[in-house]
Formats: sequence, C-alpha cells, structure tokens
Amino acid sequence: MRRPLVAGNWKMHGTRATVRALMTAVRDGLGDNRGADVLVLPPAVYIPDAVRLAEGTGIGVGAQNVADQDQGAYTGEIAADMLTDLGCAHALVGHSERRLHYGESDALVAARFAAAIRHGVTPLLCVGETLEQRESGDTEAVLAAQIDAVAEHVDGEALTRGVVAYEPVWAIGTGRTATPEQAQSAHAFIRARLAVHGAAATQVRILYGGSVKPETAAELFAMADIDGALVGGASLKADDFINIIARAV
Ligand SMILES: O=C[C@H](O)COP(=O)(O)O
Repeated sequence: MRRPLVAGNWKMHGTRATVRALMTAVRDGLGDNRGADVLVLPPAVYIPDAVRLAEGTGIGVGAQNVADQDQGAYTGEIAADMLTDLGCAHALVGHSERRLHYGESDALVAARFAAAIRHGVTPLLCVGETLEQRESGDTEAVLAAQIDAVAEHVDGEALTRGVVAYEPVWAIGTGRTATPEQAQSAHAFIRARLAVHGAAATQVRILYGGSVKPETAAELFAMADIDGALVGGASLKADDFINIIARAV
C-alpha cells in the first residue's frame, strides 16, 4: 500500500513575510488527520523559516533542487548534506523548468538524483514530455530516456528510494490538466520502466503534476498508479493546497 504524498512546489515566489504567512496558514489549516504525507518546497533561502514553522506538524520541507556534487567549488549549488543540515530530507531533481530554462540534461539530473541518495535525501525525480513530443507519439520514449539515464547512475534499490513526479510539460502552469486516463497511462508506463531497472516499482510513489486544482484532484487520485501530486500554482493558496490534500485518501 503506497501512502499518498502531496508536495507543494512554491517555485520562485514570495518574500520572507509571504512565505512565513503561507507556511503558517498551511500548518494551521491542516488537521492532524491526514490521508497523505505533505511536503512543501519553498525557495531555498526560506527553507530554515519553513522548517521552524513546520516543527512538530509532520509537514516535510524539501528543496527545489540539489547539487550533483558532494562539496566543493560549485558556485550557486546547494549540497545534499547542507539540506539535511537544515532538516530538509527531500529535493526535486529534473523539474522541467530546470531542464528547459537552465539546460539541465538527463545525465545531470541523474547525477543530482544519485547525490541525493548518497546523502539520505529523497529525490523527487520529475519526468514528462512536451506537447510536441506528445503529439508526435514520443511520450513513452521520452519518459523511458529520462528514467534510463537515472538508472545508469544508481541501482534498483536506490530507484526504489526515490519518488517520481510525472509532469507533462504542456500541463504545467497552463491550466490544462492531463485527463486521468492520460496520466494513468503515463504512470503505469513509468512504474513498468522502473521495474525494468530492478526497482521494487510497486513501492515507488508516482505523483502527478500539472495544473492540479482542488476540482481535478479527486479524479486524478482515483487512478491506480497516481499516488499523489506535485502542485505548483495551487500550492501558493493555502486553502487550495489543503483542499487538494483532503482529496488524497
Ligand atoms: O512543480 C509543480 C509543477 O510544475 C506544476 O505546476 P502547476 O501546478 O502550476 O501547473
């Protein structure tokens, strides 16, 4: 049985004051009786504030990225050990915005995944196809390449320790959501691909991301291979985020 996970990616939004207010509203608005694990991913500089406000609530705080190297002269990067030092045990790797705007390759994403695993940080590996790739029938080939690249760096046991987020690029921030059937089909493919590489794939949580809203969450969560969500825009509104979490049971 996979416990659902709902993660809120706050991306590069907010100020110290608004991030504190959002964290407080999420914390206070969420009851103790949750059917899902909850994670928030603030901008890195606000992680310590979020960790402090989350203390004792069971809400996890993660990072939006993690370095592929352990330590050293890598300006601008944040090492996995630094995250654990802050009380942060999760990190996104390979978000499509990193791949698109900062040119992160499958190989770099894979190295980030491996570094996270080496240091006890759970990587949330983001995979997904562009609209052009979907329309030319390449969705599965793209997903396979993104997963296979990680499997070149780590074994099946490490893959099992990660989380995967399927995020069709055409559904991110566009208000356009994959249908539950489209998402389910991609999730089932991802699970099968993880198994090819020796992962205990039935244990791996696969989240859906791409314009998830309270109105669309329940039908997505009802699908067999959808184990929660990676929420962007809607996670910036405490009520919407809480309502999405409430639908994950
Ligand atoms: O990390 C979250 C995803 O990019 C989804 O963002 P969105 O919910 O704003 O479409």
